[in-house]
Amino acid sequence: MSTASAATGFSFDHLRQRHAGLWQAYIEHEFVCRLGKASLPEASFRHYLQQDYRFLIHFARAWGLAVYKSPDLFELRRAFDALKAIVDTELELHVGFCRQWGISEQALAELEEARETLAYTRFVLDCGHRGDLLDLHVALAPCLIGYGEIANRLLARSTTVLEGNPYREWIEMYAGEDFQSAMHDELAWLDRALAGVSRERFEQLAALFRDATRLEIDFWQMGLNAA
Ligand SMILES: Cc1ncc(CO)c(N)n1
Repeated sequence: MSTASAATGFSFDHLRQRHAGLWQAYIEHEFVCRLGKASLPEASFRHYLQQDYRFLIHFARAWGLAVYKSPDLFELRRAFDALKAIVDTELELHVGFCRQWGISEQALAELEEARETLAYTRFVLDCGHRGDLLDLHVALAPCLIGYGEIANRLLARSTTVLEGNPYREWIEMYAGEDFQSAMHDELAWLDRALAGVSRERFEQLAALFRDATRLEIDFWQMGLNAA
């Protein structure tokens, strides 16, 4: 585990650079690009939205696990706030969003979980069960940081269509203040925690980051395949 003497000053950027190709494949996935250009088939988005409801429930559970794994009051509050934000804000927004797309809460509750959703969410929970709070945060990093980055990049690029884009609200939700500030808090948390880890520990964490990123790619691909 980490020792001050072996500290090498790692940060989240080192994780991203360690798996730069995969990270690129995730944040520039065809699903995302077509969403930005309003050319994503609606069936793809609908399938994604439904599975993402399931994802968010397990995501909330993962933050519940972070509550349990918190060694002090500071961490406990932080994980508790994240859990509350997902349950009260992100899931509420998501259910409302699904309603606009003609998907009722009843239909969401009865939904069969796709393999991609199963694989990703249980992987994150397993990282948390086996490891410590840092393992769990690293497994969760592609979710929080990836989506924030994806939305920012979409908004920054000239080929993105906003006018009349049925996916505009989705982009604006993740580019919005609430999500962006959660992303920045998480980046700061990771940078602080990673600064003290040894190279060996970094490599262990980078392997979790790699697998979580691969599973995010599969999640997008699942959406594309539904059309
Ligand atoms: C699959 C997935 N990853 C990340 C997020 C961001 O919360 C989400 N809603 N869904």
